[in-house]
Amino acid sequence: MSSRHPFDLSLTLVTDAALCGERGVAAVVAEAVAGGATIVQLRDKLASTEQLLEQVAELAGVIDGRAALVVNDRLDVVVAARERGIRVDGVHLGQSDAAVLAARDALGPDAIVGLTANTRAHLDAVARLPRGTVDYLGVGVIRPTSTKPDHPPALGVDGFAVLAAATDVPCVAIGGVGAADVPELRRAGAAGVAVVSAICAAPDPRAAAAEFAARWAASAGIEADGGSPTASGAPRPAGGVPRVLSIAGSDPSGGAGIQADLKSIAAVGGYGMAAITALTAQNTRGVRGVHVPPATFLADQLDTIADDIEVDAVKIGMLANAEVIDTVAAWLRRIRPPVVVLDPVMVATSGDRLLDPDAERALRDLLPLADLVTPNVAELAVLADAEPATTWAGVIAQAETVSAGFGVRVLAKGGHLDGATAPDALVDAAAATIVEFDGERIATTATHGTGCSLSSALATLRASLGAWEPAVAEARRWLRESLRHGESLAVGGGHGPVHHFAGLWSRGGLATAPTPAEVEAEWWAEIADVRRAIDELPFIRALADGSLPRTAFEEYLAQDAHYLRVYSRTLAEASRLAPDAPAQAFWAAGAQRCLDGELALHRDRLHDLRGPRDQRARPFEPNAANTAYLDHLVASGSRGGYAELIAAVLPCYWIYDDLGRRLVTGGFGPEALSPEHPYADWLAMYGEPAFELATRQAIDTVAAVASRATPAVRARMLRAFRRSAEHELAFFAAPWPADRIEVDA
Ligand SMILES: Cc1ncc(COP(=O)(O)OP(=O)(O)O)c(N)n1
Ligand SMILES: Cc1ncsc1CCOP(=O)(O)O
Ligand SMILES: [Mg+2]
Repeated sequence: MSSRHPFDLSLTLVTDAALCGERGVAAVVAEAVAGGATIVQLRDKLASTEQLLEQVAELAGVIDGRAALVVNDRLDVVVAARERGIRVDGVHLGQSDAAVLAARDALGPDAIVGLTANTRAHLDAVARLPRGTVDYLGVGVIRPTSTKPDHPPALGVDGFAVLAAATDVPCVAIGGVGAADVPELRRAGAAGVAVVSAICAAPDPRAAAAEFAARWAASAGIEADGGSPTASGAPRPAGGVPRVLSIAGSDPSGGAGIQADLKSIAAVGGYGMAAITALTAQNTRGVRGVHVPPATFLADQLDTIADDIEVDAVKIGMLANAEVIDTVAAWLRRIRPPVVVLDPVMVATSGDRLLDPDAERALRDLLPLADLVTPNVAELAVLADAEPATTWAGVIAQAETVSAGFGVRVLAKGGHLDGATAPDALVDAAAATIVEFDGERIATTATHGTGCSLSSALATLRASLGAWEPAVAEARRWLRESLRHGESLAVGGGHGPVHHFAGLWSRGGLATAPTPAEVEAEWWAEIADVRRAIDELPFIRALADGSLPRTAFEEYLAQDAHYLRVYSRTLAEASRLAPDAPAQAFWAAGAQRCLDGELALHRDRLHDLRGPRDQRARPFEPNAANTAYLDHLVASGSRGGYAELIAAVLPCYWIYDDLGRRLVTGGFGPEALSPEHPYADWLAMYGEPAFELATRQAIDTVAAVASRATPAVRARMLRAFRRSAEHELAFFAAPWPADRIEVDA
């Protein structure tokens, strides 16, 4: 605030005769000043000059120096009032009202001269004025308000903060401001707030003003920081845990709707409440039915909450029809919660429109009442009146159109586009800003309720962090962690829910199941020493450079043929034990492949190498390593069932695939690629794409089971897997006696 003036800008009451009603403007002003209003701005667009002069005289008497008195628009009235000896402190002028230079000239250096500013160009113009011309800027609207139907696009608190930071003239926030906004506006750099309806229309104007004043005083000292840290390190709002209301539909399967919202709000540190707009009958595979209770009952739920509880943030989800939407809109206009996030649920994943044309129209009217909308690609296209965007640039362009058209901030979401990344962007046409957030796409089927969860987490985090950018960054971090662990919950056979508490549980010491990707990485690392030892075996080195003696290779193939015959049976057993048809089919196909492809090739090669007579002459004996390995496979199935059996069969896929590919592609040196290599065609079999694909499926199948298993079962699976890897090492070592290794039974 300018040090020239002793004026306190913290709470301006802007008068409105209609809202003051029968009580009269003077009575409301008297109460408001008693409650703590520091400036009274007489604003009456309908009064004549004479009527305004009478009102100025009356208000000056009522205020009696306990607050400053200014007049809206009418410099001439202020000059005339002063000529009559009435104490009036200054004028508030808009961009199209009298010039501020003229006002300063007419009223002198000690008067208050306020000016409306809501764009960068306005600030630039103020900066060109002589210093001290303007005492404060009225910056708004913070959110849409019916009190001033011709208001400019809403800035939101963030837009206000951007402007306030760009000028050294004190900024007063105006437009749709309620008492609950005070801390965050003060944190955003406000020198004060200016309100009409929140005081003029209040049943008790003194109490209303007192609440503003108390909140202003309570938030002293928070201007520069981001809120006090909580024990866990995350900032929390000045008022403590944010109370967040979800207005949405019910999903009895718990992954979406209010159930997801309540979990999300709790997971990111809020107190969740829910007013139910509709009941659905759904699971992870789809929606079977919707029941919409009367909108009057929704109104009852909303009013009952607001009558008792201060709502710090609202998340709006499924709104079934136009009546429900109008009910929510009317409630928002009356209560004016400080944070409103609207997830415009309009288009199903299938592409079907969920709202009838009337409801879509009503939803468009709701948009300007929100601080942030979070449409998916299809919903964004409906709001932008365009075809769904297919590129990220297209999504951003549509988000700009929607943001400008509806005067609302948009979170553009790239999750439904194709591509390796899943970007989001905060698009604010009023502030002319686009903030992008990027990150790898998370491969998971657990995507049910992602939009609900993100929007409710955003509402909560916006209330506690005080600004959108950090709220989006933190909500994304949390959601990505929840997505990564969703499959471990094993809920439903369709698209399962995200694991809302994954981060919380692991930080709190509760066992959180690893994701399949984590299982894969952990298990591969677990056998790193065995893999290294296999690479260093003289047998493998000689196989790679083609110097392996024929007798050793022959012995190896004979052992391998026997191994594969029994291995095929263990895969058939895995197929028998498999819990679902895809897994059953996969293991059965593996068993078949062993017999048809690999066994046949080995028989042919053995035939080539030895000749049929030779083969008959030398009866086959499985070596000790082979027998031990096969015993382990059979025992794993009979002792540990499906989970342990598939863990035990995995190294045969994985190690051969890795080794085969490196042998073929020269991973062991250029000799491996030589056309003269005596075993080239045999090696090529393990480098084939079909084998690579089968290996990928085997890893995914086993990792998914391990990720969902209890910790004890997962540990047994890992033991069986490691033991098989050790048997692989012994198996490779066996053909050359010098290499032989024994594995404990
Ligand atoms: C404190 C404060 N800020 C802004 C305004 C709006 O003034 P203006 O833009 O001239 O619009 P009208 O109020 O005249 O319609 C204000 N009155 N007070
Ligand atoms: C006069 C004015 N100028 C910008 S918004 C506004 C009215 C604010 O009224 P309310 O506090 O009821 O939203
Ligand atoms: Mg004006």
